[in-house]
Amino acid sequence: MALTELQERNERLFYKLLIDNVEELLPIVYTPTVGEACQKFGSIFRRPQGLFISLKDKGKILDVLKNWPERNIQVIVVTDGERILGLGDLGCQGMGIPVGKLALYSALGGVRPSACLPVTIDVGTNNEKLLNDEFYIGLRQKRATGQEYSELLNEFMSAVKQNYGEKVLIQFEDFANHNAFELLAKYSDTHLVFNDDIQGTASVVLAGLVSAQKLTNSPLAEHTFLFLGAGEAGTGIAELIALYMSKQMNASVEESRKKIWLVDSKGLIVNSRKDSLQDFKKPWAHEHEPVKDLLGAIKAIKPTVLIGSSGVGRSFTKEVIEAMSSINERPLIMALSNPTTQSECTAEEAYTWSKGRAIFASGSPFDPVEYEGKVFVSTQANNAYIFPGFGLGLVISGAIRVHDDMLLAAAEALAGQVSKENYEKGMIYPSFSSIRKISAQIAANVATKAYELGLAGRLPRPKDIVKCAESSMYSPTYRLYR
Ligand SMILES: NC(=O)C1=CN([C@@H]2O[C@H](COP(=O)(O)OP(=O)(O)OC[C@H]3O[C@@H](n4cnc5c(N)ncnc54)[C@H](OP(=O)(O)O)[C@@H]3O)[C@@H](O)[C@H]2O)C=CC1
Ligand SMILES: CC(=O)C(=O)O
Ligand SMILES: [Mg+2]
Repeated sequence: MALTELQERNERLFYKLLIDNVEELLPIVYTPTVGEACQKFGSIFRRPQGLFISLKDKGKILDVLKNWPERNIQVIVVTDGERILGLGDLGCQGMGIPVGKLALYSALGGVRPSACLPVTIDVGTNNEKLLNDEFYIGLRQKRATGQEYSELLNEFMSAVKQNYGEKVLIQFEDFANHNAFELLAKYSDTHLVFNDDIQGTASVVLAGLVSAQKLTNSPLAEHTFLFLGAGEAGTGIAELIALYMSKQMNASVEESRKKIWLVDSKGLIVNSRKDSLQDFKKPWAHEHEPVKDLLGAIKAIKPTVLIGSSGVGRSFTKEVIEAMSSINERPLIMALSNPTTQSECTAEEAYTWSKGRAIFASGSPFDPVEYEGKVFVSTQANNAYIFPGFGLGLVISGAIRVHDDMLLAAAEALAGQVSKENYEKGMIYPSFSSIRKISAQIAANVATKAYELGLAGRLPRPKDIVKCAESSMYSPTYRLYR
């Protein structure tokens, strides 16, 4: 609340504070505190931030957009609030997420604050507690679905393009998976769209896996991956790993997928379940007898990498971590779910139960852990490493579409920033304290890919793209007038 007040009172000072103290303040502006802020949004609400577009604005969304005071928008982060972190449907109160993500776009990625537009689409909520809460700020009705929902979203997407042009980046954030995959597929050929939960998360996890090769001493292609959670994050990551491995090995994506297994709420995803699976799970239905739980799946599949993307807190039990440690000398464990309460395990649990052998990263931050006299520093496997630099890369190249190769390029840039000192502490990501330098590298790789693919609209191509990225970054300093 204090930071929000500061952001409104003196935006430049807010960004100066955030940039200079990023490791301390990230857990407040972002996960886990932003989750709590969304849960309590109605009762801590002071002044509106961002743009709310509700079902009642149908037919006049373009006019609503025109009410926003800034004309030159480069990045929009939009949610409908249905899957806020691992906290479920928070309706309109999900606005904290676009606001928080865009604060990181400016602080971590250097996109000008005035060029950022947070949007929440209010189609109602199915959260009974909120519907009965006198302080709830959104529409008091059940979520609109089907045609009513898609028509509103379609009007929004058309209005954005009409008002801001083709080069505005629309980042979908925290939509429920039954809409997220469809929206991404529907608009990826006509708009500059990016789904952070599917694509940004995939890129950051791939970067961690590439970087971890230095600690496991085995190439990615030799690993076997098991996911707990087969939704946006899980299948998005799985698909990018398969794409990366297929390029490395000169093999087909189908072949690479065979090394990747996923468990959902009904157990291991196997062929005999195929007919009842949602489309995005179908590529992962491999031939295997049914297995009903995670522990059983670990014993059957013998993974080297375990990734939590379930939103279910403490689901990596002692037995799970011990099973991973009995199979692997250095089990690679990522507990991606946010906020901290939903993390599949804590850093302390991962290091203690694996007897200090786990390579661990988590979506929300954990303090360093001391185990048997040694200090283990875990890092955050969070899309916050990727999306600010990724977006900057699209902006500086004037890209008009997002391509999977850009996600690979971003992952490679991030993995390349991990230092010897980081590895010595057990980290598989660089420290957030150098995030602006990292973002410039990511932006340069993404922009370079955009030029290579013929998707860049800003010509001629700059000679030194890293320098171009660095010099384009917003910096909260006061100009010297003499
Ligand atoms: N670290 C990061 O950068 C990111 C982290 N996340 C986090 O990942 C989590 C999931 O997000 P997302 O993928 O979008 O969510 P989804 O709702 O799309 O997917 C959740 C998946 O978890 C499965 N699941 C739920 N409960 C259980 C259970 N008890 N046992 C096994 N599987 C279960 C669901 O199964 P079923 O399909 O059967 O319902 C589903 O496959 C969230 O907590 C989110 O915060 C997300 C994006 C980025
Ligand atoms: C980090 C993020 O995007 C999520 O948890 O949804
Ligand atoms: Mg998200």
